[in-house]
Amino acid sequence: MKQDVARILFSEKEIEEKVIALGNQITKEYKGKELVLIGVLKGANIFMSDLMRKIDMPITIDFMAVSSYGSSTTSSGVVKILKDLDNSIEDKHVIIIEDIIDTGLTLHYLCENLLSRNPKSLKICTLLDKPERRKVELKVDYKGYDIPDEFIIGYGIDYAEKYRNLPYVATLKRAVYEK
Ligand SMILES: O=P(O)(O)OC[C@H]1O[C@H](OP(=O)(O)OP(=O)(O)O)[C@H](O)[C@@H]1O
Ligand code: HPA
Ligand SMILES: [Mg+2]
Repeated sequence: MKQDVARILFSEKEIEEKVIALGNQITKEYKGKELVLIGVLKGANIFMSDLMRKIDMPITIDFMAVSSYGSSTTSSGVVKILKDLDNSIEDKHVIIIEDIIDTGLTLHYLCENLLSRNPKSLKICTLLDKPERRKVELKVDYKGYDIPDEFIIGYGIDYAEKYRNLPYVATLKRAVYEK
């Protein structure tokens, strides 16, 4: 697994500090409100579970599973819902938790979909953002890092379903996806 890593972008320690800062910010802004975090599976799984433990107030969580990449390194643009929410978000404050925003197509679709369910508010939180790659406009409310246009793996993020369990965020060697 490690031999396929080109470069480590963010270490475990750096990510932990960033997650603490985001958790503090969310706690401050939502204290006293009814907040639901929606994790976008599978990529956001690790970020979500770390972040929720840094939010110091009562919250509820739910998950959606969507897929647009399959086993390719480019988005198909077609977003498929593989698992929907368990509970209603009507009149709740909602933050969507993502691991990475690339073209923005996944979140564009999800925001439209979730807004039609009448939440009290809807915001976006992502650990990583590749702004250069955006195909649709998105307002990102909470962000860990902007990153260059390179293929990312680790900390929940996969290439062909592998590398999600690397504890850091890294770039993938070109040779791996060009072979
Ligand atoms: O901004 P976009 O170009 O839409 O790309 C971002 C999305 O792609 C990845 O998910 P993917 O569809 O690969 O599924 P996964 O989370 O199960 O890995 C990632 O987790 C985001 O959800
Ligand atoms: O850089 C990436 N790596 C893995 N999955 C992704 N989905 C969008 N961008 C990426
Ligand atoms: Mg993926």
